[in-house]
Amino acid sequence: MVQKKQAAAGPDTEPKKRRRVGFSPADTGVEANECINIYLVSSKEEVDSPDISCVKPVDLNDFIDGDGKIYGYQGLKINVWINSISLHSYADITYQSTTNGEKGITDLKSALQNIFAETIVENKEEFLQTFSTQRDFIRNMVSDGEVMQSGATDGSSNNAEVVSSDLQVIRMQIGSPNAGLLYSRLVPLVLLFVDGSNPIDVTDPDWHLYLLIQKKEDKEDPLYRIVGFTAIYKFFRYPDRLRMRLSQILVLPSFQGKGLGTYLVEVVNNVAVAENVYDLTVEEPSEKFQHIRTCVDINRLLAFDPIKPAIDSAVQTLTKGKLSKRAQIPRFTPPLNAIEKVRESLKINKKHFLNCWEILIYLALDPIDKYMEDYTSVITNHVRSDILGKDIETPKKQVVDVPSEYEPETSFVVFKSLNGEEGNTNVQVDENKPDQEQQLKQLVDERIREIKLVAEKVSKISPKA
Ligand SMILES: CC(=O)SCCNC(=O)CCNC(=O)[C@H](O)C(C)(C)COP(=O)(O)OP(=O)(O)OC[C@H]1O[C@@H](n2cnc3c(N)ncnc32)[C@H](O)[C@@H]1OP(=O)(O)O
Repeated sequence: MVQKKQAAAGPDTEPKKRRRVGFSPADTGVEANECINIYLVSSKEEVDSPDISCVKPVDLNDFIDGDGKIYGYQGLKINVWINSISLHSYADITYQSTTNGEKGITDLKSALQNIFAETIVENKEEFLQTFSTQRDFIRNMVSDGEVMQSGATDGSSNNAEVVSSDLQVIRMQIGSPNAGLLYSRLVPLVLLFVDGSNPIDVTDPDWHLYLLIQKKEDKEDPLYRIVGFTAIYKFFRYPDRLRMRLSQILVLPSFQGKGLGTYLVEVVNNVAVAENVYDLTVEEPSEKFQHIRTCVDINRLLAFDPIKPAIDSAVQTLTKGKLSKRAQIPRFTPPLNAIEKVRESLKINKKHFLNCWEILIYLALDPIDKYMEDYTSVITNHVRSDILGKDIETPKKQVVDVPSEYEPETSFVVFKSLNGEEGNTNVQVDENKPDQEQQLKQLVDERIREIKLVAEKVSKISPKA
C-alpha cells in the first residue's frame, strides 16, 4: 500500500549544490485535502485509468487527528480507490522521503482507518480481485430486502436521466440479516460525502435503509450496484401513530444531478403515504436537499385539490390592495384545516408546509411582477416573525457582548432573566436597528432567491404550474 518514490529528476531539475545546514526546515505538514484523491470505480480496468476523475469529498482534514495536517512526509500523494460494487477500498500511498521532525510522522494507516475502517484492503492485488470475487455482494446483501419500487415512480421521475427501468428501491430493516454489514460498508461513503453526518446506530431496529439499486444486465447474471441510499428512522408518536424521519441521504457522486435523489424522495413519500404514518420529517436538511425536497412537495401540493380554495383566498387578499402601504400586513399562513389535511394526506409536516405555502402563493400570482412589492412585504413579515418567534422561544439565558480590552470573541456575559423578556432584545436595542434592518433585508433576499429557484424549477417540469 505504501511506496517510496524517488523525486523525479528531469532536465530542468539538475541537482543543485546545496549548502548543508545543521538542522532541517520546520515541517509545516500537508493538508489531507491537498494530498488525498478519492476515486470511485466499478471495474479493475478503471483503477489507475487516466480517464477516471477523482470525486470531491466533504472535508478530509476532519479525519486527521489534531489540525487536519499530515506531518513527516515529503511529496506525499494518496490515491484511494473505492470499488463501488463491493464497497472495498485501497489506498495507494507514495512519497519521496520521511523526516521525523517536531511533529513526528503521521500514522497514515490509522488516519485512513478513521474513514475506511475494515473496508480498506492492504494489498492491491487483493483489491483488484474484489471486482470479481465480490461481484454479487450487493445482490446477495439485498436478496431478503423488500422491493418498494421497481422502475418509474408515479410522480416526477420524468427527471431521471438514468433509465428508470433499471432502478429498484429496496428496503431493509437495520436489524435484518445483512443490513448491518451492508451499512458498515456504506459508512465511509457517508463520512466522505454527507456533510456533518454520523453513522446510524446499527443496533437500533427502528432504522431502515432504502437502497437505490441499479440492476444492469451483464453476461448471464445481472450486476447490482448501489447508486444511492437513505436511512430513515421510524418512531412512535403518542398515542397510536408512527412518524418517519429521513436522516441521511446520499446519491453517489457520479450519479448526482440525474434525478435520482428526486426519485428516492418520491419513493419514500409514497411509502409514508401508503403506510399512513403521522408525518415525514427530515433531519437537518442541507440547502441542496431542501431544494429538491421542496420541488417534489410543491408538485404534490399543486395536485392536491383540497388546498386550492385556501390558496385562491390568500391570493385574492394579496392582490386586492397595496399591502406594503398598510400599517399591519396580515400573516399569509394557511388555515389550520389545510395544514391538517396536507399532513394527513401527503405526510408533509407543518413547518415544511409553511415554507411551501409561500411558494404556492408566488406561483399563483399572475403576473408576478405586478405583485412583487406586496409579496416581498409578506415574506419580510414572515421572516421577521420567524426571528422574533425564535428569540421568544429561546431559554431564559442570553449572551451579550460587552466592551472589553480583551479579545472581542472571548468577552461576553451570560445573564439569566426571570421574566423572559430578553426575547425581544434584538428588536428593542435602537442602536442596532440599521444593522438589524440590513440583516433582515439580507434574509428576505435570500428567501426570495430560494422561492424563485423552486418556482422556476417547478414551472419547467410542469409548465401549467
Ligand atoms: C438529511 C441529509 O442527509 S442532508 C444531506 C444530503 N446529502 C448530501 O448532501 C450528500 C451529497 N449529495 C447527494 O447525495 C445528492 O446530491 C442529493 C441526495 C443531495 C441529491 O441527489 P441528486 O440525485 O443529485 O438530486 P437530483 O438529480 O434529483 O436533483 C439535483 C439537481 O439535478 C437536476 N437534475 C435532475 N434531473 C436531471 C437531469 N436529467 N439532467 C440534469 N440535471 C438533472 C435537478 O433539477 C436538480 O437541479 P436543481 O438543483 O437545479 O433543481
